[in-house]
Amino acid sequence: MGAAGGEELMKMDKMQMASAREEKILVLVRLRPLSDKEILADEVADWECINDTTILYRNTLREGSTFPSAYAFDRVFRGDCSTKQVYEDEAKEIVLSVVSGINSSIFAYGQTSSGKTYTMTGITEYAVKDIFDYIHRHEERAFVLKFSAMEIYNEAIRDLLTTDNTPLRLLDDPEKGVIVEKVTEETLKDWNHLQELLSVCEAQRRIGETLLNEKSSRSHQIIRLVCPLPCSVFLTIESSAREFLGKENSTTLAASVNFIDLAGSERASQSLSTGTRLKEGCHINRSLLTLSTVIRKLRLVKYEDYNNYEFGDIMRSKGRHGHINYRDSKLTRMLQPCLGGNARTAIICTLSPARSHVEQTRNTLLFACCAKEVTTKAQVNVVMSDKALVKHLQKELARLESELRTPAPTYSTCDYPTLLRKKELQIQKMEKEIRELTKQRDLAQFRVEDLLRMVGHGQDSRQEAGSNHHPDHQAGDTWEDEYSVSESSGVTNTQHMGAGVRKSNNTNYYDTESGSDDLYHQDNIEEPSVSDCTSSPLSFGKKFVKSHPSKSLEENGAGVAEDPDEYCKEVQCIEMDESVSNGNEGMLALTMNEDEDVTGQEMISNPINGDREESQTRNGFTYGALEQRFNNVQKTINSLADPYHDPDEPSSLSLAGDMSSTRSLSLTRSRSCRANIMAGSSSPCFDKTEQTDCTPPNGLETNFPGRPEGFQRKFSLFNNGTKNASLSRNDSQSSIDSVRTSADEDITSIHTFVDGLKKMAKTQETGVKDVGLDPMHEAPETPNWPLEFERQQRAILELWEICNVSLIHRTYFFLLFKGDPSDSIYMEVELRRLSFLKETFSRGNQAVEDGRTLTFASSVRALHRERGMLSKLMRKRFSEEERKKLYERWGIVLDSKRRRLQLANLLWSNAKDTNQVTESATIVAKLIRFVEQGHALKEMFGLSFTPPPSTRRRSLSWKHSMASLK
Ligand SMILES: Nc1ncnc2c1ncn2[C@@H]1O[C@H](COP(=O)(O)OP(=O)(O)OP(=O)(O)O)[C@@H](O)[C@H]1O
Repeated sequence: MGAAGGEELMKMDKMQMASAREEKILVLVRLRPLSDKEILADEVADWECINDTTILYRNTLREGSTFPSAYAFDRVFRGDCSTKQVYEDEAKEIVLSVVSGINSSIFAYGQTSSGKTYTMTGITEYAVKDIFDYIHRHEERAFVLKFSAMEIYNEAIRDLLTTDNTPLRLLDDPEKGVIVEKVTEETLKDWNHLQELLSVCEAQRRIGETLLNEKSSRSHQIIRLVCPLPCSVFLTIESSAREFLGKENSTTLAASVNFIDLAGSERASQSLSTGTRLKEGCHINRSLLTLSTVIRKLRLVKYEDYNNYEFGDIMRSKGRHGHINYRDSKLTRMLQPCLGGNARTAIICTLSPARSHVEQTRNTLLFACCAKEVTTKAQVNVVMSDKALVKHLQKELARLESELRTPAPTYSTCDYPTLLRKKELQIQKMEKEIRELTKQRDLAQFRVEDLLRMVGHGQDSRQEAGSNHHPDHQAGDTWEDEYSVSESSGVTNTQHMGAGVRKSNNTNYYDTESGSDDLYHQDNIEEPSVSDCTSSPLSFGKKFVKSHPSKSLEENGAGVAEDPDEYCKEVQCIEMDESVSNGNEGMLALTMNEDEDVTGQEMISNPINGDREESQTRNGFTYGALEQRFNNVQKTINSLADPYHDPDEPSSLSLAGDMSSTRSLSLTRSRSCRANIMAGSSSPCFDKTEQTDCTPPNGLETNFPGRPEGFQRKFSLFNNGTKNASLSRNDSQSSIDSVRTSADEDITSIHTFVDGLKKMAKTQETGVKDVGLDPMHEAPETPNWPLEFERQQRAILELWEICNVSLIHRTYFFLLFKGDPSDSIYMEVELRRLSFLKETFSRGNQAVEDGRTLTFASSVRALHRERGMLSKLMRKRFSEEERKKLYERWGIVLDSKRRRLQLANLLWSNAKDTNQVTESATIVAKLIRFVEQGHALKEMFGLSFTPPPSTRRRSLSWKHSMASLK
């Protein structure tokens, strides 16, 4: 049986349990009338049914008897009651339980000739008739009625439907209980068929009686006493259980109804027999005695008690109330289910009213009284019949055989819709997984990028700078290489520019460098033609507007020709982008728009996404946007160096119209930018510069504070500032061609410096919660700071010379830090790194940065290249006339070398060429970038950045300052 079958059985069990109900055995008493013989013998009827449930003994002669005179039962029937009434009123309901799958039994118990056979014959016939009627009324159900008849004689079971007198054996079946082995089961066709079978049974009984009489000599009555041996008629009804379990189930109901005509219950002593007759009487009484004992004990046993017995155990074991001796007789063994088991049982006790039978009648009533206390628990027997089981197994077998014949391919060929549906579900599931994994991957990627960007931003700059200081670089290395790398640190179109420069004539650099002093070239040599200048990327004016504004930085970089001047073109393209949208004013507006937060309000509106967005904009800041802003500032500042920029054009930028105006136009150092570009006479720094001629303002000599160990690595980059006697800040003849290279290289220095800031901020993070974007407000105040600032400035200036720090870095620093209290941290960082650099070089050691070794010599070379590059660029890009304009704008009188030197000294402590002035624009751009980068780094430190109070002021200040240069 398959799983389905098991499930069905479980379902059946549930149904059985649900339908099981306890009820007591139905005890009926039937009092027959006096027979003709008894009437003739003047028998008196002492028993009378006074109502439907009570029978009364009316023998006044037996007064004083200890026996009760009245007995009550479920139902009592007077002598004039027909068997039909007995059946219809009480037995029928019990009998017909079989059609519902409930076992039932009808007993006839009484003394000899009390009417047992008379009653049971009628009950059986009526029952069978009603069963057939029920079957006919329920043609939707399939019924099978089987009839069998047995006789128990001398504890031998005989089949009454066969002439074979071989005793039948009783077998214990785990499921069905006790079964009679090899008993004949005739399928009952109809009521007439029943009559035929009953006739056969009667004939067999008579044959037995005849044989018995022959064996036991004459006594017919004895035969009668013997003959009515326990004879059971088993009527088994099987029906489909579809109405219970559904049409798809083939499980059937199986139940049986037993019509039991017991032998005469008179005592064996009354059988008068000896020998064989005595033996018969003993067996008869044994069966009835056992039945009586079982009934008597069962009435004392709660159903729960004996119901817990297993079928075999209940006959062997002694329960709480004693042993139930079912096995003491074949009768009780066979009738066990009917006696306190799974059956509805009715016992019809037949009585003879004759006074002469009063003792047997009382015994019968006593038995009846015991029986009425016995409880049974009938339930619907839903079982799978053999036929149903066979059908089920056959069906299962066919299915398995079919699978064997048609293995796997059948599935794909026979059930395409199912297969397709299954595959679609799989696809959907996989797509869902892919989406989820993609989402997780993107999220992880964003986080990694964000982390790298936050942690490695400054590191990237160092790495880029590091490539600029590769140890392989010798004195003869092209400045273009240096330049390109340095530009890559942040200036747009770096790579391209580098490539373009690389194709340029390197000898120019060396020639220029050998010229050593562009001051003399500057006024005399005008290399680039005007036309060249107009096509020059650095040229201002309408040329810029013609460029495509939509070009991205990368596009520009990729599209620029490999010309040495492409760098300028690229820068100009960027400027053009701004010019197209905003004109020249737009250049400022892009970076200095007062309505725009320089620190990146636009960044907020242009988040990346996901966690990246969250991390980068959590303080209203993104680094990508910051880079863009750097570039924008760079472009803006570059525009300041455009000699072709029409000073009269309202939107154009000019630094100054003349020297006087220059002095009057000062880029007042805002607190945020700390840039006071080209301060005029009003600037104390400028004034001081003028006074000291070649000494940077505030260039006081002083000692420097000790450096933290944590800055050692960072400051190694500043080896690019090499010791070079010709580059003394007092040496006005130093080569300015190297300035540009130095400036570019110094981008990395600035990055290194910023790294130092990071370190510093980290170390101070516990003590200084927020250095802020406006350190003026947020940096801790140092007592007597102005004096301390001057002291530090002097120390720094001295160290710059000692360490050959690049010109651009010096300019950056000079322009950035003017003595605000918030500058203290930067000053300290610079001092520490320079002191470290100095110590390193003084020991002859090499500084290592990003795995790249820097020596003192390499620093000198780098500085030399820096100046040479600057000189070269100036000569190539600006004609004399252009330079004149530029100088005029910047307040430099061409014929006034002193002025130029003053300005140069203002920008670089040791440079005095006008090219340096031009270059200052780039420096300023980088300065701005540096400032911005400083903000970024501060942001990365986790210090508060919401919103920077000085941002707007700084923007305004920058805008006003830059506008003042017009
Ligand atoms: N209720 C009755 N109404 C009329 N006659 C009856 C009734 N009961 C029994 N008889 C008659 O009594 C006689 C004896 O009945 P029956 O053979 O059924 O007794 P019994 O109990 O089967 O006896 P035994 O135990 O010897 O078989 C029969 O002739 C029967 O017709």
